[in-house]
Amino acid sequence: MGKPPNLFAFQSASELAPSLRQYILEAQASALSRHGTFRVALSGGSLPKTLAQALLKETNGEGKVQWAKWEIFYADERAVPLDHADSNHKLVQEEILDKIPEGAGKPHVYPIDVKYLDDVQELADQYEKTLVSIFAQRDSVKLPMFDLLLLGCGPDGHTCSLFPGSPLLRESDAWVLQIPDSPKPPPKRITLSLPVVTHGIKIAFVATGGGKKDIMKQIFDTDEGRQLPCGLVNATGQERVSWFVDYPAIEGVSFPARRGSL
Ligand SMILES: O=C1O[C@H](COP(=O)(O)O)[C@@H](O)[C@H](O)[C@H]1O
Repeated sequence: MGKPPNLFAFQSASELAPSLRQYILEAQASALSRHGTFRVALSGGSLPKTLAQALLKETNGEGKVQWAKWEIFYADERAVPLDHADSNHKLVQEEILDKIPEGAGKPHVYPIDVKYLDDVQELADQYEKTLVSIFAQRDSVKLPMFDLLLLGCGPDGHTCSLFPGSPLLRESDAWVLQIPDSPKPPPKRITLSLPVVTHGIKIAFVATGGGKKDIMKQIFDTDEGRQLPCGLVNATGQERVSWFVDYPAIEGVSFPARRGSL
């Protein structure tokens, strides 16, 4: 077992944003020096709003978001049209993509192919093919390696659309999985598999608000919580995993947090 995940805590979501920005810019610089693009997987839920605060506010002196070099994928997506209220892509589009300043460059975004909405397995397979076309030269890699995954943590400990107790958590081969019956609506979804998530170079969770404190305590302080999807990412991603949280989200958590800094 390597080092535990990093838990960075801040007074509020807006105080968290500059440190999250710095962390993302460091991941961006390292990816660009390795292969000239920055391959990022994004979650939906509450994450895009906090991410917008980190990415869209220019601060002095610590580098720029090089949007034109970003390749954005979805860590999970709901099987709905891209303009549907439940679509993670729509959320990211409205919170972030539509607000990128003119002249700052546009990322290459990979949404789901809505031709396959009626067949969720096919939707997952097609998204996996998209990943293969980007990450795997001639099928030569076992798993895609995202430069950064930016993830949420649900109040039940789910991340992406990997829910507690799901047999999908045991998947070891497929990169993208279908969920026909998600416990959280909407029921039909696709998600990156756990091995893909934990293979990422860097993995960052963002969890804010008092509504997350019970699950944070479980994930960080209990053996049962370490078996929840977020706990499993912590265990296998080890020191590559960082959490950006606000104080209300870790109220009562014993696991040591670094407060107010990266
Ligand atoms: O359903 C989902 O929920 C999780 C967690 O959302 P949050 O609102 O509690 O932050 C999210 O990360 C995932 O992308 C989404 O599909």
